[in-house]
Amino acid sequence: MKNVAIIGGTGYGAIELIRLLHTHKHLQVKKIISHSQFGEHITSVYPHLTGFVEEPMEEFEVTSLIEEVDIVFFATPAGVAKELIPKFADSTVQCIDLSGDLRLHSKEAYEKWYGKQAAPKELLNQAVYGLTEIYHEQVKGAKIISNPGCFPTSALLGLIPALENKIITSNHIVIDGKTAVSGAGRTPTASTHFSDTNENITPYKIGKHQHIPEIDQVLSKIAGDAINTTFTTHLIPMTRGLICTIYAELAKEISTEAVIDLYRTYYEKHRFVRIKEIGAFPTTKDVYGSNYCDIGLHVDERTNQLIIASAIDNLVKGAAGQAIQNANLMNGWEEAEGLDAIPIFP
Ligand SMILES: NC(=O)C1=CN([C@@H]2O[C@H](COP(=O)(O)OP(=O)(O)OC[C@H]3O[C@@H](n4cnc5c(N)ncnc54)[C@H](OP(=O)(O)O)[C@@H]3O)[C@@H](O)[C@H]2O)C=CC1
Ligand SMILES: CC(=O)N[C@@H](CCC(=O)OP(=O)(O)O)C(=O)O
Repeated sequence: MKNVAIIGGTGYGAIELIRLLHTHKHLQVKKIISHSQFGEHITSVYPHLTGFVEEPMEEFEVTSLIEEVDIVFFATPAGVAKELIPKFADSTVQCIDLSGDLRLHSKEAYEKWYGKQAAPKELLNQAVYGLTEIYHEQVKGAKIISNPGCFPTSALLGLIPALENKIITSNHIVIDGKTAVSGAGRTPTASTHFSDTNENITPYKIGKHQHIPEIDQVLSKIAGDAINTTFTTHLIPMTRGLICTIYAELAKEISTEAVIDLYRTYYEKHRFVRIKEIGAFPTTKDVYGSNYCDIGLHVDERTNQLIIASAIDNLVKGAAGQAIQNANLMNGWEEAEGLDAIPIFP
């Protein structure tokens, strides 16, 4: 068994890691680190964990972490992991960051979109972008993983097969994203208050979402050309789930059947991406509580657009699940270890 520490103990990402790691064959949660509630037991915040966690939460202390754990998951807000990961530089500890700290190659881009000082260039260069299905081989050899954002996971898995195979142009890609409220984390705000979100759909961060440069960075690299997508986000009254509906100009005449075949071939070795049959589209409930990304496709001959719908659970494939998937690959274990659960339905 390898030992895990989770930083950001009282957050949603942390408790999703605890839930998923509970059945993992090779990993056990040894330390839960909380900067605000160290010394307390996590069940004082989350009673549903009663009986599953023994030790109280601890304060961050790098020496004991290096001595006692093999993998550290950072489930912390942007700005934290970039300060803490360098402390593990001289150790063998593997670091997996769920925040956006190490996702953007350009320091200027991070500073612009996150409004914080960027990580040092050496750290950015060391981190492997853990969009597992796409960067499988790079993840296997990584020591530091930058786990993708939830929207980029859904949008990129939906777009990359078509872009890489030149079925679509890079002209004007529109990504219309919708997310559940747990995407905003545990701390309530005025805009995540029940009476604001219930029976309401709210566009937010229009033109300034931090996932815009992340999506554009990956697509531009794949296309070999600068891509500027239009990406919008909407908060919807659900606890979990995220879906992107994507519109992209077709580069050639092609049928929906042929696009579906191409996507199925592209992802044939990747069981967590499921391509819907013709005429079928994913819903967020199809993937609820699971590490799946379900994708539906339609060639709209009338407008010459490929329409892609890509659904994930923001806390699983969008965060903790993909982080564990990456840990599995980094350690040579079965990729689905700890992630084998059937989605929860209804
Ligand atoms: N929620 C989601 O769907 C997704 C989240 N992410 C990213 O994953 C990370 C964690 O998200 P999530 O768990 O939802 O967020 P939460 O806000 O629920 O939890 C983050 C936790 O980090 C800790 N924390 C807060 N501020 C600091 C600080 N200054 N220094 C150290 N620790 C701090 C707190 O725990 P404590 O006080 O116990 O230390 C807090 O509960 C974020 O970067 C988020 O953007 C990525 C994809 C999806
Ligand atoms: C509802 C809501 O606010 N969702 C968050 C989800 C993104 C996130 O978790 O941030 P990272 O970039 O660190 O992955 C958002 O749209 O900003």
